[in-house]
Amino acid sequence: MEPDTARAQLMELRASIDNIDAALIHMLAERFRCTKAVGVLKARNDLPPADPAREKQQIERLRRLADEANLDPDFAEKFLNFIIREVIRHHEAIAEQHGNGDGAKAAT
Ligand SMILES: C=C(O[C@@H]1C=C(C(=O)O)C=C[C@H]1O)C(=O)O
Repeated sequence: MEPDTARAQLMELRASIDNIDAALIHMLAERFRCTKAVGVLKARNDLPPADPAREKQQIERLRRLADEANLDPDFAEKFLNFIIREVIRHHEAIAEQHGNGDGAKAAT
């Protein structure tokens, strides 16, 4: 392949990667907007920050979707767990702000 052709292909692929990364950031921001609202709802109703049963369902579903999309299910699970850990940290902080941090944590 000519160096100029390779360079042009690389630039085109990188332009798509940049678009995908931007979409990921916007999707994550929207997800965290929703999960923060869930955190407030939980704090107001004395519900625990984490819900392991719900997480189990999500992991099973995302592993299945990843498999169908030719994405490594182990990677999908690690990625989701990474995000969920951050969400739970937010929920604990929101619970603390509502003055029910310890109670909510004890219930998990
Ligand atoms: C958002 C929630 O809170 C936590 C975070 C989750 C998530 O980020 O998907 C899922 C379950 C909970 O551990 C929820 O309960 O729905």
